Amino acid sequence: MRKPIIAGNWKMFKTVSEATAFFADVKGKAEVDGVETVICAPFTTLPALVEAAKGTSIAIGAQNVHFEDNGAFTGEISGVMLKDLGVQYVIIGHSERRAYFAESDEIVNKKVHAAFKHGLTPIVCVGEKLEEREAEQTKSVCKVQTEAAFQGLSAAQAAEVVVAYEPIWAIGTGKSSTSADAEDVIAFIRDVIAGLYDAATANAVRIQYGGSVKPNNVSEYLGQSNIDGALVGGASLEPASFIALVEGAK
Ligand SMILES: O=C(CO)COP(=O)(O)O
Repeated sequence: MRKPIIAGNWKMFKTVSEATAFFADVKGKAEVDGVETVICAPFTTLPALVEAAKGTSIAIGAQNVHFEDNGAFTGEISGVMLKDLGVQYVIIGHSERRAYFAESDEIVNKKVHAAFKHGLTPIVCVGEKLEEREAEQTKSVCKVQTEAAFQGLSAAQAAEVVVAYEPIWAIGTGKSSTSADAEDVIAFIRDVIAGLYDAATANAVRIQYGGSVKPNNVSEYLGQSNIDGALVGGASLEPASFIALVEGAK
């Protein structure tokens, strides 16, 4: 059985004091039996959050990682550094990184390998743009992105990947995909992974939906047989809302 996973993606929000105040508010409450809770926070807040999360069941994640271990890459953070902090997860290939920071499928794949090299669990984002959806290219886009992200991974590694299907037109717009639509695409992504490996591996991979997930719609997504969690932006920023998201995943 796949354990549901709710991950907050704070994006470029929260100072250290805001992050620690948030954590104090959700501690104990965003910890629910049978649900995995992850907070993916800005780099600057990670040391304080990892410290605050000690002894809790909440895992801390980063939102990006460089694919090299170290070197002349001004402004970048490596897997070595994240592992050293005690970070457990890392978001890779978020559509905002693909769109604003020119992350290609090849770079995404290198980052996925870097995550595994350093014992970090990658949350790999895939998803189509509005014009791709309108041109009925949703599945072909997701197939290309998924196959590229998994390239060179062993079946054992593949089974550990968390995939987040985030249709770009649904991010921060309030326009969420219907749960049936999301289920259809996510089942397709699972088939793509089965094609790369086998059914057992594909059935082990957790696939989240992301894009305007809120406390009032999270259980509808999680009720779909192939949807194993949610990657949440805006609604993960307020403690009460974040707790309700985790509760809704039970
Ligand atoms: O991009 C997202 C999570 O990674 C989704 O953001 P919203 O939940 O704000 O739509």
